Amino acid sequence: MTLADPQMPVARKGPWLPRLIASRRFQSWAARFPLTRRIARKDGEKLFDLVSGFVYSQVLLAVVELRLLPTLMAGPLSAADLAKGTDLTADRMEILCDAAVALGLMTKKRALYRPGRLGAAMQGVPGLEAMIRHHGAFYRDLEDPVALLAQQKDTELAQFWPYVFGAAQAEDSETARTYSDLMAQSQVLVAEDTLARVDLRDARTVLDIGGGTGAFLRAVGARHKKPALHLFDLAAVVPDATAQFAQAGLSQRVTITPGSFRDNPLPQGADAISLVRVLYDHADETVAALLSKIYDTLPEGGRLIVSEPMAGGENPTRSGDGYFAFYTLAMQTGRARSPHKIKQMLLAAGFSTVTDQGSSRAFVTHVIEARKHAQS
Ligand SMILES: C[S@@+](CC[C@H](N)C(=O)[O-])C[C@H]1O[C@@H](n2cnc3c(N)ncnc32)[C@H](O)[C@@H]1O
Repeated sequence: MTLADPQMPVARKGPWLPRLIASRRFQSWAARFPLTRRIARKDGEKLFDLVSGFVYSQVLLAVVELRLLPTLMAGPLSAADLAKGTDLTADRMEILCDAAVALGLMTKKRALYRPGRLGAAMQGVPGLEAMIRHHGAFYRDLEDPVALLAQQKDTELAQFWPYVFGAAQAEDSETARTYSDLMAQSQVLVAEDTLARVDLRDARTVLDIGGGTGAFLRAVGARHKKPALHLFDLAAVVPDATAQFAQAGLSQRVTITPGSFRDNPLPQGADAISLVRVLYDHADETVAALLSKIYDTLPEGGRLIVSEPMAGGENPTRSGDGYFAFYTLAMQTGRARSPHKIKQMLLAAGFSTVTDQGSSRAFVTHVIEARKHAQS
């Protein structure tokens, strides 16, 4: 059924403010009236950004694919210089670079381009370029957003993240490596923001479930001397984790257990367990089962840290609801959940104290800590 469908209920009379704003006459008046002129212009610009956002993203992709920003970090260049060694004419390169200037990725002075503030910042964000590149699959999945919402299409992202359908799908270690690399690069920021909000210095053993190649545990190890580190992830992922712990000189402190939290028992003995960007990959039933398995595994007083980008619930957010909710939709099994929803699930699993530790950058992660206390 579409909005124009005759089966839709007869139009109701909506609230007065949206009806007023939607009226052409009001819009012309608001664009001229001194007190509303600025708001009207800003809203017009915001609307245009929504309409054209997909083009901006593709400009960004072209800039990344042609490696223009790293090239410009070494010094200013003209469009003709940047075009050398690419398939683009100087003219076409100028079109791309001017768009990049308009988007804040570059600056332009006397026909020479330099990295802009955003372009320079991008160079220091681990994993950002890899993330932009892998968006090709997501972009194609979003081509028909209504079909995606109606779950009427197979998605490419589901193929990109094979483990979401179970451990058996992730047996190929080459595939596992592709997604683990992408995760590991971006996990540096997630670990930084998570450890800014929870204090693990007194933990005896931190067990990271679905810990990938171990970037979070390495960050814990680098920050705190005391805790022993334990990583649990699918068998296809752990060979890379072993190598990376060895490289970081942490082999002595880490135990790595291959396995699936769906089918295998969880390793015992940890007083702190972390789930970093794990829950949003999975359906509610899988998450509920995992949380109660973790509850049973923890000793009295033990704690669970959940860290991942979250939806806004009553107050939807651009990153949580505008991006991650659709990303997980395209993965076909998970969903972005609000802190409130996760809290409810933790309470249902038996945890007695659940604390929302908040977020430094909502698009990076949001942290919730839950404690298992003795039953009274
Ligand atoms: C989105 S990645 C997050 C990895 C890492 N925690 C991070 O933030 O970079 C999800 C991880 O969960 C692991 N995973 C998925 N299903 C699993 C299962 N059934 N048992 C154990 N690990 C699983 C994946 O192999 C992957 O490493």
